[in-house]
Amino acid sequence: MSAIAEAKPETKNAVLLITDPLSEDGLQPLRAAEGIELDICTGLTREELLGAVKTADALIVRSGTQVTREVIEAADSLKIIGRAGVGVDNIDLEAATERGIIVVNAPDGNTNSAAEHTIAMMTSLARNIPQAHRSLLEGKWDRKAFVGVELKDKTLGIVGLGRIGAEVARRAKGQRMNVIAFDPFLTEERAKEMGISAGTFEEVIRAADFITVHTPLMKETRHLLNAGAFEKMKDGVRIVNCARGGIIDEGALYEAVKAGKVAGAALDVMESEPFTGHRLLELPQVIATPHLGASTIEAQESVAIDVGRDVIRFLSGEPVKNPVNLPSLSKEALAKIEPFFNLAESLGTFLSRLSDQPVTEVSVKYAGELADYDVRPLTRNALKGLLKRNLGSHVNDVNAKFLADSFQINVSEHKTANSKGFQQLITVEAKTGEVFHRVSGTLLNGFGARIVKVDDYAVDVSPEGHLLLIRHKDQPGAIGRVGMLLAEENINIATMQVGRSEAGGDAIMMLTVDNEVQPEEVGRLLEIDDIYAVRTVDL
Ligand SMILES: NC(=O)c1ccc[n+]([C@@H]2O[C@H](COP(=O)([O-])OP(=O)(O)OC[C@H]3O[C@@H](n4cnc5c(N)ncnc54)[C@H](O)[C@@H]3O)[C@@H](O)[C@H]2O)c1
Ligand SMILES: O=C(O)CC[C@@H](O)C(=O)O
Repeated sequence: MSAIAEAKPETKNAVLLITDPLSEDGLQPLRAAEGIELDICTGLTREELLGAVKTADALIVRSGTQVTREVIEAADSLKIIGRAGVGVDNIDLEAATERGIIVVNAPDGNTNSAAEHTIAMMTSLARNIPQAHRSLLEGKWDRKAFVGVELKDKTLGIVGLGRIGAEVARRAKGQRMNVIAFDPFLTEERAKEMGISAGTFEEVIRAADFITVHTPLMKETRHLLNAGAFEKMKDGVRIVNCARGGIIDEGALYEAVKAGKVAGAALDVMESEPFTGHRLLELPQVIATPHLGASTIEAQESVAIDVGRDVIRFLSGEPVKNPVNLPSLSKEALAKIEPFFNLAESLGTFLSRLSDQPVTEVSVKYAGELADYDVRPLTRNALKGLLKRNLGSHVNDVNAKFLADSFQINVSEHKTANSKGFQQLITVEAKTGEVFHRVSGTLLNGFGARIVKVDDYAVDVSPEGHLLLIRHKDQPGAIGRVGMLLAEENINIATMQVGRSEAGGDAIMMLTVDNEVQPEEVGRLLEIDDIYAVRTVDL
């Protein structure tokens, strides 16, 4: 099984540390789950967090906890980090991946709430609602100061038309706004279906009366709205950010509001939070909420349940639904490839025993029906098997590719429909020194997994137990001598396969034996005339 299964707690309860407030209803499935011990401690200082995470097997956070490299490295047994929400910019994904820690999020649960909050912020901005409320509280009855603008017939520019951006678009249309959006994945067809226009980033910011951003915060989106972008916007544009602080350059926004270029801004998020005392809050045209986009009873219950379920799935050895640092697969794709997880890993492990030279290239070939699917998880399993020989249990599905890259192993994946008589075939090939070794395997209907080829020799071996691969010269008596020696060592042969290139040429014996073959026994086998190489593989 994959590393996901290996993570199943065996003797002790898995400790799940929760460091941000989660909905009590959402926590119920976790409280009810067997084998999980909850450790809920919110509002921790950095030092307290470093101490608390040390023994945690799983960690769940919202946006309040910064899961930095330091935190990840302080955790001795952490296997999964769950984010109760969408944005994972508070988690050092690189550090988690390096340590083989899977990160999961809850991407759907707060979409509605964030979209509703965006519309509420845009409407409040258009009608000066927070400013008018404050003025009333100050005992004033000032109607002239708070004349607003209508949303109807205004153009809303949406940057990032993912889950939330698309919901905002639907709602804005309900307000009878014209919507234009930019998203690298937005096609003309989809825009047409949604009754909106698609534009480039520049077209969107030039055309809009209101601009709302809904991208993740990444290198590419940091300061997307900067001084240059503000210059291109309409005079009197209004800006909404209910996505992530950092997408807007706050210094540039401050100047643009002061200069009257931007008529107002509604901000739920800022680059550094909490943002009490921020100078943008001193501007009367700026309204703000303290990161409330996802703060509804419904969203909090939903994200807590979703992330909790994924953590339970993971700790029970099942595939997770919303991985962030692994590709997520459809149910159908997962059902198709999951049965091959073990085989791919075994092929990698087998291959790792065929040479003692460092591996510099790995290629994994998928033939037949498998070629129609996203097979990256299988490639990672093959790499895991291959790297385990030197790196031990430190390698798992999450970090296998990262580790291969860091050892400068060139990994490639190939697909072909031609599976040479098998319904599907996986071949893992590795270059070690100047030599290529390859091993192929398949799943036989009803008969389980089989290794069907080793280098150029056809075999039919179940990839389990103790295997012995002997390369020798094809000549009478070779098989008998090996059999005799193993008998003397009290090693029982369960199965034996032989293959040869040509009569009298190079040949291999593949044996499965009942007990592990020790290095001294390998040494004795190598003393037999015309045996060139003996390899043991324990699967
Ligand atoms: N304020 C809150 O409490 C709150 C709540 C939920 C989500 N969020 C934030 O809202 C944002 C959107 O969440 P979502 O669930 O819609 O995410 P999503 O992944 O569904 O959508 C993000 C979209 O941004 C697009 N994108 C990426 N780079 C882009 C670029 N350079 N220009 C334009 N578009 C780009 C992507 O293609 C994708 O369609 C995230 O930053 C998330 O963290 C905030
Ligand atoms: O934890 C929260 O309340 C905020 C969540 C939100 O920012 C998200 O990205 O999902």
